[in-house]
Amino acid sequence: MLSAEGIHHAYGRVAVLEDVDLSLAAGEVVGLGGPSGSGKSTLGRLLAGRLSPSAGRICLDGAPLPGTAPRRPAPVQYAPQVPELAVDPFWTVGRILDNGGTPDPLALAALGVAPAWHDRRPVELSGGELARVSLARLFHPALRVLICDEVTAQLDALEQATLLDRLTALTRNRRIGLLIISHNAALRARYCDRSQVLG
Ligand SMILES: Nc1ncnc2c1ncn2[C@@H]1O[C@H](COP(=O)(O)OP(=O)(O)OP(=O)(O)O)[C@@H](O)[C@H]1O
Repeated sequence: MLSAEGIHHAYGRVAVLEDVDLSLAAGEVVGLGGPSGSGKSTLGRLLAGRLSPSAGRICLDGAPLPGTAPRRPAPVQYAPQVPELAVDPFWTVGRILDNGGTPDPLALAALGVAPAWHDRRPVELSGGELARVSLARLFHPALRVLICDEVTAQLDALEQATLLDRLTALTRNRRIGLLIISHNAALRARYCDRSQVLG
C-alpha cells in the first residue's frame, strides 16, 4: 500500500537519510526505531508528504502521494509527539474534531473520546485525553495510513498501554496501516508486527 524506495534526505548539506526503504501494508502495524537524530521524524514527515525527499520515490498504491488540498483530508496523516503543536489552543474539542471533515463517531468511541469533552479547550484535558483527541481527529473516511511519532512518549505507562491498545485495534479493524515511531524497543515489540531501525 505505502512504499518508500531509495529515500535520501538532506537538510542543506547535511544528509539525514540515505537509501532508506520502508513499506506498510493495509492493516499492518510497523515500528520505526533508531537513536535520537537518526531521522525517524524526518522519514515520518516524508511519508506523509509534509516534506519532499532529496531523492527516492514514495507511493500509495503504486502512485505518487496525492498533493494536499484545502479541506480535503489527506490519506496519509502524521501525528506529532506533542499534541499541543497539532491543535489550536483556543479551539474547543468539538471544533478540533470537526476540522477537515465530520469526525467518525465509531473512531471517537474506539479511542475513548468522551462527548463531555466537546466544549472544553485543550488545556482543560489531561495529556492522555488530548492525545486521544488529536489522533481521533485524523480518522476520516479516506484515511489509509497513520504515522504516529512518539505520540505516547509523554504519557504514563497505563495511559500509554490504553491508548496503544485502542489505537492498534482500531487501525487493524479498519485496515489502516499504522507506523509507530518510537525509540522504545519493548513498546515496538509489543504492538508492532515488525520493526525497522534507522541509524
Ligand atoms: N528542519 C530542519 N532543518 C535542519 N535540520 C533538521 C531539521 N529537522 C531535523 N533536522 C536535523 O535532522 C536530524 C534528524 O532529525 P529527526 O528529528 O528526523 O530525528 P529523530 O530520529 O526523529 O530524533 P528524535 O528521536 O530525537 O526525535 C537531526 O540532526 C536534526 O537536528
